[in-house]
Amino acid sequence: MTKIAPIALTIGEPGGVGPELALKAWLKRKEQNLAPFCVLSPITILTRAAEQLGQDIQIKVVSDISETSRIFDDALPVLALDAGDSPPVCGVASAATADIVIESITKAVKLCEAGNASAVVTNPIQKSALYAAGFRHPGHTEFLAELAGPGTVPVMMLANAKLRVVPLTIHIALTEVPKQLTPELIMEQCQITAAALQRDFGVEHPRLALAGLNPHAGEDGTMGTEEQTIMMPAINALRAKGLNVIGPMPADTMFHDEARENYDVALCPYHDQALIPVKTLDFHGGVNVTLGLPFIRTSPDHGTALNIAGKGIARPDSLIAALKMAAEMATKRLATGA
Ligand SMILES: NC(=O)C1=CN([C@@H]2O[C@H](COP(=O)(O)OP(=O)(O)OC[C@H]3O[C@@H](n4cnc5c(N)ncnc54)[C@H](O)[C@@H]3O)[C@@H](O)[C@H]2O)C=CC1
Ligand SMILES: NCC(=O)COP(=O)(O)O
Repeated sequence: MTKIAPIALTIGEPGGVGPELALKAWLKRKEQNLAPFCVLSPITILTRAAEQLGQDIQIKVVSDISETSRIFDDALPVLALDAGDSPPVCGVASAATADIVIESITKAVKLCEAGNASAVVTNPIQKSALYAAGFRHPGHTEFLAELAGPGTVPVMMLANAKLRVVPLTIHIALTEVPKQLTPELIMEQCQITAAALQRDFGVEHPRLALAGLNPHAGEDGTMGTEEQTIMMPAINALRAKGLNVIGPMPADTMFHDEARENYDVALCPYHDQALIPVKTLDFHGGVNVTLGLPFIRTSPDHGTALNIAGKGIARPDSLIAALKMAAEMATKRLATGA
């Protein structure tokens, strides 16, 4: 069987749990049967994290990501960055390391675009630290879409074994949500999601469930009218295109065990409506995957966890799930030519 190219793993916020998770995932490479990955980072960040973990971990700088597969069994491959070393303080996010964080992401994307990496897997970034350094994207999702080029519409999907969710709006204030929720936005996000479920997740006939914005999905317009004026027109237009969409559904009753059997993905008007159920059902098994990009990108569902960084107690499960999902997507695309 043809093997996929190595996965490019970004370092994320150096003061957060990313470096520790990269090491812990590599330590579990055999037990978890992980596809080879290479970390894009100054090596010192990883050697210091290994010292903190008290583990004798072989870390090897590679000059080209193609060396990854050859050494992965014996050492954690690291591709150095142009950004110089700027020692992070564990548990403290700093604008001083923003150049490392950003170069790690941009380099990973370039490797994918050149066909030298099969996927980008990102460690969590501390958004506020990057904003302080002048980064003007709300998060990875929007930044990756810009790197991918004009016309790219990214869709954030979080998935674990129990639930898939898409927040239709992402990192915006709640007051902005009704203003940004339009039939066009809903239709675009639903269509990209349905196509991705077919292409990458083996869901031949995706069933989409749209959560209402208001309590009780508006209770026939008595508790808000967006369901009638914005959501129903989008649903009708999507159905006319042949998509299987149900809703708008009262959001409080669509996530219990029996309700989740009725759909393959829930699309929700705002961030917390989507992310609370998925993180509550399985925090450590969750993966954040960006749909609609010309390359594969996954990430753990959690953040930088500054409160536990450097303590050796961060769980690598979600990063491992992200690495596995990326490898599965890449393998499927390679096999099917999709
Ligand atoms: N993909 C990304 O880059 C993401 C970045 N973030 C960023 O992370 C920062 C912190 O966000 P928070 O809301 O505090 O969420 P968080 O996920 O970093 O932490 C929430 C709680 O979960 C715990 N936790 C997180 N990951 C863990 C792990 N691997 N093992 C054990 N416990 C873990 C933390 O210790 C904390 O108690 C923010 O700047 C946020 O924007 C948040 C989500 C995703
Ligand atoms: N709450 C999800 C999150 O913050 C992930 O954002 P992104 O950095 O993957 O865009």
